[in-house]
Amino acid sequence: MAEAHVLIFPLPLPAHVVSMLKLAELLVLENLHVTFLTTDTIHGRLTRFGDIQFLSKSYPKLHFKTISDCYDEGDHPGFGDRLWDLISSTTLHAKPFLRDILLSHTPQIPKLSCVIQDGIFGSLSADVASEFNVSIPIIQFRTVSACCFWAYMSATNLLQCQELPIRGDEDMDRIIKDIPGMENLLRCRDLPSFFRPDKKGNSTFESHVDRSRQSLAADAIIVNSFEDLEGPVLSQIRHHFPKVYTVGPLHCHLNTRKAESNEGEDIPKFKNAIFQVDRTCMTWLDAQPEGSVMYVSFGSSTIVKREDLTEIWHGLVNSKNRFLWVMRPDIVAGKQDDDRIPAEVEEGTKERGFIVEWAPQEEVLEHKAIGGFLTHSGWNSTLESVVAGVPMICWPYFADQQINSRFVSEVWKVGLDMKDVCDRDVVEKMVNDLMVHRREEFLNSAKAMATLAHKSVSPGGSSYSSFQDFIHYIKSTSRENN
Ligand SMILES: O=c1ccn([C@@H]2O[C@H](COP(=O)(O)OP(=O)(O)O[C@H]3O[C@H](CO)[C@@H](O)[C@H](O)[C@H]3O)[C@@H](O)[C@H]2O)c(=O)[nH]1
Repeated sequence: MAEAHVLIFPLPLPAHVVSMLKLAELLVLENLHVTFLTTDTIHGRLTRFGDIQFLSKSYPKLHFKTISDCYDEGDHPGFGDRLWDLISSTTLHAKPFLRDILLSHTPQIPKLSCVIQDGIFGSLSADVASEFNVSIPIIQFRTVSACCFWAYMSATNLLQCQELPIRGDEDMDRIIKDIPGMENLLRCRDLPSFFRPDKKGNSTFESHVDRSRQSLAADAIIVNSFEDLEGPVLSQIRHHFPKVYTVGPLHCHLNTRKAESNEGEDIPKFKNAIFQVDRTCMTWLDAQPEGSVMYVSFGSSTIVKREDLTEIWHGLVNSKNRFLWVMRPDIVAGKQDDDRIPAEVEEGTKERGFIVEWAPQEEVLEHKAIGGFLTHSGWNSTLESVVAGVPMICWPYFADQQINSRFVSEVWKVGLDMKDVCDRDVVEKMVNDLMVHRREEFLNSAKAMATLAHKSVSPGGSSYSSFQDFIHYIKSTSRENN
């Protein structure tokens, strides 16, 4: 019988690569061959800061392949304006690779059974397959929440009902009525940020909506979420796709599989890191009282204004709570070598704070000293907080973060949403509400959601079963193709 072989192809940005690498690990644990395609820059970082050699050695069926990118590491584009540059340049370099892998196979690695492509590449793999007359399932992986994906999918309808577009002088508290599954839940400000015009009145809204429309041609969709978290939205998405596999939270799914495996002790937990991890914060956390520390991190690519950073800093210090803050060297917009702690917050920071450039976040969130997470509401951070049962304060920056933070506060009720506000008094009040005054309320709902997350990836759980269905689907298509 032919062995299954899957190509996994993420957008070469840290959060996308790391979550799709978790899917790759889950697949090789099922004894599938996986080719993981990324760019030289990302591969270089995974080699330097992660443990990619160890990963390759431990999983002989996991093969890493790279394509070139036209960026120096320091010039690598993140999100914002340059997201579409990154997508275009990666598309250009990926096409010849896709053609070769679709048309050829070596005796050591079986013929490709399917492609799992980051949804942000739209119809890229399908177009290459059709150009070379190759019939193969193309599966799209969505790295964002189901609620964000569904908002993109609903955009055409919202335009028809004249609920969109959002204009420059819009009342951002206007309620959006017509998204099935989330009627009257969202205000304009809760829609994904790409729905908003920028200061010049431009928006990349059409491009994102277009990519979601192109997903409709996919043979299947994989979502990093679980039924108890996003069930009503997932039901809506299922009306539009032949197959929707909800296999998340992926990091929890992977950790659970490794722990349950008979060979558990032989399967190490990999770092998969793209930045230099500073573990000194774990020792600092060990010395803090239970539930006393606010963890602050804005993900891998958020750039904040110096004024906003200062407001958050004052708010944290004034709240008198302990805090652990991830301050990436590139976090501040237009930073001019000003690494000093502002004088007014210096004493409070030294007394109760700890700052690192990059933390082992999954582990930090599971640490008993952590009582809350001030986050930008990136989807991986949100899921990691949900799994750890840690309540959140959300300060969304862009993309899916605006809608994720609305769900955190209004649907799952596991935190507070600071959206579009950055004021030291608000930060102070929210931190104290979350950590002190309403602690029990938030902790109870966060712990209840964490239990559901763990249940979903355990045998019989919804994500566990969906993943098994997915494996069955891949294996059956690889038989048909040979
Ligand atoms: O010190 C740190 C800080 C972060 N992380 C990890 O970095 C990842 C960050 O991912 P995410 O929370 O999704 O944020 P971004 O890096 O900003 O992710 C981008 O990609 C996501 C997936 O598409 C989107 O949800 C976000 O909005 C988008 O900004 C998480 O796994 C964190 O555990 C660390 O390991 N250490």
